[in-house]
Amino acid sequence: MESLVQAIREQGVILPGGFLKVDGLVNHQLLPHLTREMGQQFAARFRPLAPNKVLTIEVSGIAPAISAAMELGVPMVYARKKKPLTMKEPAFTAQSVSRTKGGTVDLFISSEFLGAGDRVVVIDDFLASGGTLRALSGIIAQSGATLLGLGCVVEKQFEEGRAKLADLNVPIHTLANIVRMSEAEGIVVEAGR
Ligand SMILES: O=P(O)(O)OC[C@H]1O[C@H](OP(=O)(O)OP(=O)(O)O)[C@H](O)[C@@H]1O
Ligand SMILES: O=c1[nH]c(=O)c2nc[nH]c2[nH]1
Repeated sequence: MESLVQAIREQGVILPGGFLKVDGLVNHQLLPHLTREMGQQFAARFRPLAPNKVLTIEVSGIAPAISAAMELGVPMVYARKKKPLTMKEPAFTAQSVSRTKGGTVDLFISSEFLGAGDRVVVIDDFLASGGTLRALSGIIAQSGATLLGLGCVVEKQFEEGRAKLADLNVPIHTLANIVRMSEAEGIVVEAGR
């Protein structure tokens, strides 16, 4: 997605520890035209698989996921990181590591909104180590739903998450790919794959 690659080149900031700050377009401020195009791009890739649900995880996955769900005309469900009292039992759960806040987090999705018969595409903001998508795939397996594909806005190729998720045997689509980044070279970013 050329507009996203351009925006990352203009606004991306390299932080210590291999983190990329794109708060101005993905993780804090959201830009309507870019977010809409993300949804269109994901929808074009996943529509042939006929999903009936888009799944994501709070908080930064919500914007690209709802954008894709609006294009596909299906509901979007997000995993919550704290179980609210409104959530009906049983809930499906898994653990993941919060990369930007540290620590382990529990993820919860109610059995009201995910179950056998659902055909699910997962959308998130970052594909780094793949741990978060792995956790969500565990929740999908618990529910009996079918995982059709994974989509992320930004892939950090150098964390090798794509390879680690290969055993899931589903297509993985990303919109921008960070090949590498360093103070010397800057952010080497290309179109997603
Ligand atoms: O592939 P991984 O190594 O799992 O990294 C990707 C995950 O890390 C971030 O979550 P985080 O909880 O840090 O941030 P958020 O609250 O902004 O969604 C991001 O939103 C992805 O969900
Ligand atoms: O804003 C972010 N920048 C990153 O580099 C990253 N990796 C995982 N999750 C991330 N979120």
